[in-house]
Amino acid sequence: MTVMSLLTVEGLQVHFGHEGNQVQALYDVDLTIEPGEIVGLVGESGSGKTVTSLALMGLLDPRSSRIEGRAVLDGKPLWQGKGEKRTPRRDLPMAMIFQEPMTALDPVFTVGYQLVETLRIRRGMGKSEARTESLSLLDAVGISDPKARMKAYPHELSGGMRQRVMIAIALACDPKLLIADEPTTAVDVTIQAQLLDLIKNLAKERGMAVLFVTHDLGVVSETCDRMITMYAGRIVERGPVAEVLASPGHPYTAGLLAALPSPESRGGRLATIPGRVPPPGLTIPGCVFESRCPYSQPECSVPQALLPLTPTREVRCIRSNELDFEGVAP
Ligand SMILES: Nc1ncnc2c1ncn2[C@@H]1O[C@H](COP(=O)(O)OP(=O)(O)OP(=O)(O)O)[C@@H](O)[C@H]1O
Repeated sequence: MTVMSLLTVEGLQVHFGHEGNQVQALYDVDLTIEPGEIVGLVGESGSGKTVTSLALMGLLDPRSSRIEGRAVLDGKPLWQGKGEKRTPRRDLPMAMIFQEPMTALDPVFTVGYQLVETLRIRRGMGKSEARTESLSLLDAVGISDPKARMKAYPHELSGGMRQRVMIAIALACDPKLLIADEPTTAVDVTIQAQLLDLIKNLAKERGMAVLFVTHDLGVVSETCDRMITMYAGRIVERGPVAEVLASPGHPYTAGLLAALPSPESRGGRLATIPGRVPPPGLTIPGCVFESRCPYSQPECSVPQALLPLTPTREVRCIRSNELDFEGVAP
């Protein structure tokens, strides 16, 4: 018997713009997420992480974007209809949290109103049941005195508290999959550590899977079970976090890892990967990382496939077997 993954995505492609002036932002992205698993989606700015998460959430405008491929959550397709008629399903057990909580919170309504409404719409609860559940959700995300906080407007809360409220609203949808797009990037390190712990614990307690979008490998190492590295709209490496970080298989993952601040480098200059992510739409005949790769050879000028490196790891680099990158201990 094959056990079905919670999320299966096959051949996801996203184009922006209109006929004659289209750019491709995602190329054949395949991924699966198992129930309760925390998967990190990593890469520099512009690598396609946000487009992937917005496509999955059905938040890309069908008038200016074209999606191809198949995505199924809990046995149901993520979107219906084709072309401009594409609509996301609203009844799926998934929710998203963002870097900026005010993206998700409405400034003119109290925290309590927003929670209660979400529970009524998404879970069909009556007013009093929704109120009780709202209090328990605020408690679950570590907000003290939930009764008083129900009456607060978002601007009356601290940044960290707003993040917690946004997480409570996401949980109100009872998600089996939470998409977290850089939720801790804009907060200081203490709050970041608290929020990462909270997300990890909630995932564990609820058996909720998380797709954790971040450019920060430190966050991935703290939080995720598995990681997927994206570059120029393609997956270039994936595997268990401990394995990938101990010995990265793709020169790009190795470059991101070398750019990670270590206790020794703190205060000093950080290593960076020279060059930048190619703009979407640029036709790249060979390996997408070739122009920035210090290890490129003539054989890299042909397209590279995502191939197994170990039984649990896949890498899009023809040289991954011969290269030996320095990793970090988990
Ligand atoms: N609506 C859009 N129209 C045209 N191009 C877009 C649109 N949204 C994203 N892109 C392009 O798609 C590429 C991938 O962007 P994406 O936001 O997914 O990157 P990212 O890895 O999430 O980076 P960041 O961390 O900065 O959000 C970028 O080059 C971006 O300019």
